[in-house]
Amino acid sequence: MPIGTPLSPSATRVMLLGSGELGKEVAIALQRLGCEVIAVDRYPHAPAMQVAHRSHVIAMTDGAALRALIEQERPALVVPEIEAIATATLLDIEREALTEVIPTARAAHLTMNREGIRRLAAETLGLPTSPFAFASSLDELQAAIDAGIGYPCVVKPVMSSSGKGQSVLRSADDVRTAWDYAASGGRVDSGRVIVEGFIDFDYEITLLTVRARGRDGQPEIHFCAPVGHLQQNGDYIESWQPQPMSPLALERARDVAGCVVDALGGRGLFGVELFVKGDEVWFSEVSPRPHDTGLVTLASQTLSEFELHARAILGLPVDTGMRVPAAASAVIYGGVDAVGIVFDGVADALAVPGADLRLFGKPESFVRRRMGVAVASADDIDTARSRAREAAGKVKPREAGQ
Ligand SMILES: Nc1ncnc2c1ncn2[C@@H]1O[C@H](COP(=O)(O)OP(=O)(O)OP(=O)(O)O)[C@@H](O)[C@H]1O
Ligand SMILES: NCC(=O)N[C@@H]1O[C@H](COP(=O)([O-])[O-])[C@@H](O)[C@H]1O
Ligand SMILES: [Mg+2]
Repeated sequence: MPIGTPLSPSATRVMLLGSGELGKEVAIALQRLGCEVIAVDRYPHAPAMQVAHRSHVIAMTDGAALRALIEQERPALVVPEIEAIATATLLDIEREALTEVIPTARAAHLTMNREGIRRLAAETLGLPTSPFAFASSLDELQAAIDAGIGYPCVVKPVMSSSGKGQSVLRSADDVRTAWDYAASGGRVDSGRVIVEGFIDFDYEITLLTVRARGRDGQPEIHFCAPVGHLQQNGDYIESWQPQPMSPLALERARDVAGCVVDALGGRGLFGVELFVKGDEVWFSEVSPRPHDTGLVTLASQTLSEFELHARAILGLPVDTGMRVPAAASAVIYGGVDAVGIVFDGVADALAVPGADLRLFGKPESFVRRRMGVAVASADDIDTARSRAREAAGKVKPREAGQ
């Protein structure tokens, strides 16, 4: 599509639904390509709002409020940045051709609920996944485990992300606690959980997969080098690229990712999460948008995952190549519950060879809220990881005035 002039009648207006750290980088990438960016989230001064042309604070799970805002702004593209959106409204809006939803309203709808995407992957597409069942009560959960899922297993609210409400169960003693925790941790308390058999993987990856417009106008799939990552309590703490894989495991990973992404359709970058043991590959889940573990691409690739998303959604050519042999990212948590915090040690962090930082600018810190990330490049993965960890460790968040 041609690109207009921001803040003029010809503007190419893009609305981000969700304005966190991932959206902030997408907003910057879109602005560089001359788009007009409208950032939306549930609270003011969210990261992407700080770099957008303008912003709106609404409950994005409120369908009527979402529709009213889209009708008011009339963006060419609506770009979901989180899962917790009134996706039924997006389906209507796309059907009415009011705007285009990235990658598609159906993709946003299917992935906002673990049940939608898991049934598509395992039942419709026949992809390998962990054994799974859904439960709407404590009794149903216990029955599903007894009927074959067994222990250890993992319980997650059907609507949650970043590990919220998720726990690993080792025995029958853990079932009630897991149920209660899931009920308290879901984004929307739907009272429904997925229980998955625990996969004893060697490593896990995010395969960043781009569905872009090819030269002939037909969709084309491009893969980034696999991103390896480490999770703690269901939330990512470190990632690196490239993750070494056997040729067969890589081929299978690409087959699974290509299959899921083609089934979801549309244009954009997807984060396909996979577990790997030897040559065996299991599909876990997919984000139809940039992935947190892909923050590493800010240091590793010619075009970051955010630039790739911006290019793909605008129908522009992509290049998924790396520009350094290896890179890594390490998360910086808030460490304190406070508003308007201060970061010490930034100069020390940036003095680490090959290191860079992103401080997201979130107005409020929580002990386990991701407030920034360190990235680092090197000639090999181990050095990149230790540099990223070292740089992240030098940044010391604290309450202002302390
Ligand atoms: N069935 C499983 N077997 C083994 N480990 C698992 C299983 N399910 C989840 N995990 C572990 O927990 C992590 C988080 O799980 P999952 O990706 O489903 O949660 P999430 O809340 O959607 O996280 P995010 O939104 O950050 O991707 C996985 O990356 C993996 O390390
Ligand atoms: N795993 C999904 C993920 O990383 N999403 C990213 O976190 C933000 C929410 O952060 P918050 O919870 O600190 O507001 C989202 O807006 C998105 O950028
Ligand atoms: Mg995940």
